[in-house]
Amino acid sequence: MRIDVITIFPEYLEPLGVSLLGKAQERGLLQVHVHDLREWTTDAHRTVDDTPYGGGPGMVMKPEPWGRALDTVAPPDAVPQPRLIVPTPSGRLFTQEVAIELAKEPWLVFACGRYEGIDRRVIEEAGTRMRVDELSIGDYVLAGGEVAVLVIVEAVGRLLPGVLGNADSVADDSFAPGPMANLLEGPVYTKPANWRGREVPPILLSGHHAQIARWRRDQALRRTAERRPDLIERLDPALLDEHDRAL
Ligand SMILES: Nc1ccc2ncsc2c1
Repeated sequence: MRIDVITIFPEYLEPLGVSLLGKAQERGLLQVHVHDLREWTTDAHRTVDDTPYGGGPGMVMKPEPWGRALDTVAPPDAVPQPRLIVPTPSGRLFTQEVAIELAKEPWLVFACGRYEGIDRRVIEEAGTRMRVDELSIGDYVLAGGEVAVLVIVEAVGRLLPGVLGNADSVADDSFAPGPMANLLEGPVYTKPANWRGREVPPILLSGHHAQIARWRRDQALRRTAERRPDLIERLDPALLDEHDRAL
């Protein structure tokens, strides 16, 4: 997968070169190219924003630099065209389902907005030649899209074949399809068996794998019911056995 990121803060994306994603790049599983939007400005001050038409607070990102940047990073004659991802609080919610969908794409371009956002005509014009998805990572205030790009690229990158050492890790994800689908992960333990007088639950030391799996599912169901009742509502009843329903 190729990923291009256009931003006025390229240094914000340096974590994409670290750890899991850094190793994936070294192994050729992922190519990440970060571009400074100011490269496509034409004035001495390298201006990327201006006051909003209609008045109001803050500044809006100018369309001209974005138009030139997208023409260079994603040339109109490129085949196939990339998917353009625009992180924004007014976007569709980014979920594991969306991550799985994006992980199937060969080429993603991310446009990081700042200030009050990007001139709407940039998204409309790009939409005439590539699929554009405006995605939100949640309902809270951020200063721009860069942090969201880090979240989205990590969630997508770890799903790429070969990136995670143990394929099971993806299968065991909280939100991966399967018996633990849409459940929060339960508590985890490692050595020592007794730490500051606190014992590991004996079932986990029993070697009874079926009972351990049952205990883990119970813990996941309980934690999900306590912390995310909205996810319980969305569970497919067909996936709940009578033991689950008795909890
Ligand atoms: N403030 C805010 C909240 C969510 C979000 N998602 C992508 S950019 C963004 C910005």
